[in-house]
Amino acid sequence: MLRLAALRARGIQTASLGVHQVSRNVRSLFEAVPTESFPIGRQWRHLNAAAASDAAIVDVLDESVIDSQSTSLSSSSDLRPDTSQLDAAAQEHELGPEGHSENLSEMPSETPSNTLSEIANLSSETLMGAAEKAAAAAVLPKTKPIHPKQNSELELVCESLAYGGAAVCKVPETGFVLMVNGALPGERLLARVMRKKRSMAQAVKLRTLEPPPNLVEPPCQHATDCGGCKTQNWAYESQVAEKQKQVEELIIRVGRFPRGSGWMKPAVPCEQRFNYRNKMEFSFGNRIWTAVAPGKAPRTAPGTAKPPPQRGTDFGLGLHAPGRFDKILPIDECWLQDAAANRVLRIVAEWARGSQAECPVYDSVTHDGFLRHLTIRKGSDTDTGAVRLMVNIQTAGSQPELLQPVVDRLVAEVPEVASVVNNVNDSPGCGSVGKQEHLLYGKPYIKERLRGLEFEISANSFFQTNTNQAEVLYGLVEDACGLSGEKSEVILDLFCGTGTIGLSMAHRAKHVYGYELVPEAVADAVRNAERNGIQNATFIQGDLNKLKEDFGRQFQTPDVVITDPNRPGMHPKLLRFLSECGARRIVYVSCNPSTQARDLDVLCHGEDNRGEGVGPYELVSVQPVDMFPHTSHIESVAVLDQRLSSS
Ligand SMILES: C[S@@+](CC[C@H](N)C(=O)[O-])C[C@H]1O[C@@H](n2cnc3c(N)ncnc32)[C@H](O)[C@@H]1O
Repeated sequence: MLRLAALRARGIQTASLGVHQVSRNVRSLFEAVPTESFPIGRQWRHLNAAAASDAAIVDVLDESVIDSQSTSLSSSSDLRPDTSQLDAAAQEHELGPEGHSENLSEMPSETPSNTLSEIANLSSETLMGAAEKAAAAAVLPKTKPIHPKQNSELELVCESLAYGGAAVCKVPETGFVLMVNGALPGERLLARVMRKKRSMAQAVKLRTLEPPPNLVEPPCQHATDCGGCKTQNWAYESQVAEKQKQVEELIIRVGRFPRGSGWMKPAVPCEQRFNYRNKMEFSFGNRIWTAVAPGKAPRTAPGTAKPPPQRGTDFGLGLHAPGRFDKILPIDECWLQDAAANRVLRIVAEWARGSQAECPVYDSVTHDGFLRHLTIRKGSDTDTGAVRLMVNIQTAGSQPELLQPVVDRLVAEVPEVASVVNNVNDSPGCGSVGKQEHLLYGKPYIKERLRGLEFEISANSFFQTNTNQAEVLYGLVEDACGLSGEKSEVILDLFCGTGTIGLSMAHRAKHVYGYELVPEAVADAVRNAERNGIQNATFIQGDLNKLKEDFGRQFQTPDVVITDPNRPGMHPKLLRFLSECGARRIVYVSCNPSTQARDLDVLCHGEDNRGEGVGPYELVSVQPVDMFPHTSHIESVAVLDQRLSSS
């Protein structure tokens, strides 16, 4: 107590450990709101209103929000909380371990003692109607939340990690939420408030005052600077336990399923903790990011959390600095990829550094230059299991002859290199998919074995990035389907990519129908079926966000549906189709448990009676699967059975 008083006398507020249910809800909202091409139609609004109101649980800390909450949920932008406050975190996630192409993200929140839990226990619907507003008001603080002063320094304790990896800390007197990057649960830290928002703020960690339990020595020298591995310095068991909590809380808070009713299964850890990724994307850059010195806040422009952009003429090949599209953290060894891939990385960096006169790096601000990205994919010799690599150098212009010296070096020095391609991408965006491809060495694909089948992987085709854990995931999905084994059931594999999940089950099914947006992936799926002698699989190209009238007539009535959407989850029309399709089981694989939770709510509680109603399906189980140790990514497999009464 004396210590506390002393700190307060010095103007330092403290935050304590405590309830953290609310914390996940803000993040949930972010995840629940579509960021891609969903129309802003009535149904979509409706579906998101409930998810959005989870953020209202946090927003209620600000009275001014309450009145508008029930009426303002009228467009997707209304449903979006202040995304600006999360820009950095969101961008950081978007950049992920692959630089540009993978996503990650976060959010969160305690209040004073029981007030927070009361607020947290207000369901979303409670905040939607007039009577409910009164109920909410009864437990809400009458005063405006006490925002900590911008630039004030606070002593905080990290309560938990929000889904996405940001540390959730709260001011004890008010429950005001502070999101801090780079802290772990149980850590006591000094932080500076950077950017205030309606009901939360971003803070930057200045220093650790007391380390969290279960710290470990990270093998990677970049572990705490690189946005990819946020928790490499934390015991793996703690990482998995935290991910398990995140999924469970999202299913309870956003999906409105009762706690402790047996549906939550223990998270499946990943056996291989390092070198597990079969694909890494690095970027060339001329603005090098140097980590902030310990104990110093980053150099910031007044009123923002972002350092002002710096121009420079440095050279770097590595990963994007957290939250930065323009700055590169040079990497010469990434512990997530294979040792042979690290040799490729070093050779390409060495060559490029010495070739800046002919092959300057692409400048993401001025859009001048040539070298953009380096993607290294790992497959295997499907007879011997030996590592085979595909090297893809993305450039802004089409001059493949300029790359010949590095191709020659790679082939001579790295025997695992089986293919080198050059993708040309002259668009100003950060995307790494080329419009044109030059084959510089070997074949335009590598191969990989998965679930006993052989797959061809080309430079831009989707393939699960952790092959060994994909074996585990697909095994779980196959078990979850509960096939009779008599080849009597029709499987509908939605968002099928190159068909890997459905094809791996075709030998036990009557017929597999795969549905996918990307034409190249559909072509790969057809080729993969032929290559493996599978004749009972049909792949259909189409947009599952824009269902056509004849959608249900494009395949036989499914007995089992496997759905594996990307992060925004499923469109309301697709959810409606699934609700009415009559499949006895739905296996929902997701890389975003918050949108999964939102969709489960619709399928299990009905479109109109979220949380309370009885929908066409019932939740059997939810099981997190860790595909990406040390990162904030988590995969989750949910199993739904058709309710007997509605069959
Ligand atoms: C998470 S991946 C799953 C791929 C596959 N199930 C697997 O395990 O390899 C999601 C897939 O959904 C596809 N997709 C994204 N949006 C889509 C849409 N609107 N309609 C159909 N497919 C879509 C993507 O191209 C991607 O292949």
